[in-house]
Amino acid sequence: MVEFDDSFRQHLRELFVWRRDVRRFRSDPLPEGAIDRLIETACLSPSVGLSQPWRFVIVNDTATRRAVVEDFRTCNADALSCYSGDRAARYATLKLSGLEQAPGHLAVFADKGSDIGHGLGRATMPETTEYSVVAAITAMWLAARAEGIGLGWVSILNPARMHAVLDVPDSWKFIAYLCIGYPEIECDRPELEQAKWEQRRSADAFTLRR
Ligand SMILES: Cc1cc2c(cc1C)N(C[C@H](O)[C@H](O)[C@H](O)COP(=O)(O)O)c1[nH]c(=O)[nH]c(=O)c1N2
Repeated sequence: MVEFDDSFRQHLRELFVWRRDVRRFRSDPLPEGAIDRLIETACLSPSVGLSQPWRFVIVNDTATRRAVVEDFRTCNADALSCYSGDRAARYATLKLSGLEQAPGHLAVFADKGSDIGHGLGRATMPETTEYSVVAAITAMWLAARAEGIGLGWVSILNPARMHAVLDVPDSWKFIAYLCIGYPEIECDRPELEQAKWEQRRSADAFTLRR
């Protein structure tokens, strides 16, 4: 049996505190096999009915990456136009992806058409397929930080465009585009908090007791 002691728990807590969404990457390449290793860890995650619906696309092709950057620019400009006044001015200053610097690009999809798991747990909540993929991304996020590697989730993208650009099966639903690389800085506070976009609230703010 494996036991985890207090010292491990303390370190684990530090891992949660120091995990960040990273948008500013150093140019150093990732070690050989780093992304494959992160994917292997992600595959240990829980999934509804053991359906393992996560699908990963490692994006190395320059033209494909360029198409993703272009789509981000379009979607980010659209997003900016939805704000006005001070909020728009503040949005315009935010750095919301490290697509152009990150040495690693990884797209993540949920396979809605797979029979793996035989539908267990999904009859009343088909969205548990997507939830399972998000659980895997979270595991990868933490595993990356444990290796000193930063991960940034980019959702300011058009899912249909991602589908076309990455040429994946119709049954795959776009979940995330991840930038992976060594962070320029380490911080224990979210960048959006530092930029005064939003602040973290205590757990009490989100907890009901019945
Ligand atoms: C589903 C989803 C989607 C996105 C994000 C996260 C998640 C969970 N985040 C990162 C997000 O802004 C960040 O997690 C919070 O600001 C909290 O910061 P830390 O992750 O604690 O550093 C994010 N960040 C960003 O700069 N561009 C983006 O498109 C997105 N999209």
